Amino acid sequence: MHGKISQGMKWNYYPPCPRPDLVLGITPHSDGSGLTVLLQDDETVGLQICKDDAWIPVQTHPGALVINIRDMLEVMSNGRYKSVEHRAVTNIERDRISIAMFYNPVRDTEVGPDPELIDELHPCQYRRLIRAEYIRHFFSDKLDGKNKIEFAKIKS
Ligand SMILES: O=C(O)CCC(=O)C(=O)O
Ligand SMILES: [Fe+2]
Repeated sequence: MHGKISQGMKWNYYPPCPRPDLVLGITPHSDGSGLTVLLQDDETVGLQICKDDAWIPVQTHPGALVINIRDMLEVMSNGRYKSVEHRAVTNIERDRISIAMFYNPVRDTEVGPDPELIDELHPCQYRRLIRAEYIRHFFSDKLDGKNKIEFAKIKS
């Protein structure tokens, strides 16, 4: 990302839950930002990423940060990088905290695929949009997996 960047922070607290089989901490989604840096609880595994239709737990390592590609980077890279679908599960015995730092192009930035990443083999897959437009769309209704990025995709 280049140009002006805005930064946001979100603390997540997941209390112990008697029915982790029925209750998720956060439902499946991809983040609408550019890049997320996540500090996970050292002791309780809760974050899972979706790969090949399976949910894979992200193990904790004390002091380690999880760096995640998000929707805006998928658009800017013309799909070379894919934002990751993820969710957080609950735990029957333990509570869990995670702290997410979101890095975004500022609201009035026009975001689109880098022209250097568009060629005959890699046709343009995403339209150009204003970051604020994407934020409005992102929060307009329920997050459901990677449903929000469809807004930016050029339909063939
Ligand atoms: O708690 C986690 O590990 C995930 C948090 C998350 O996905 C979010 O805040 O967007
Ligand atoms: Fe997230």
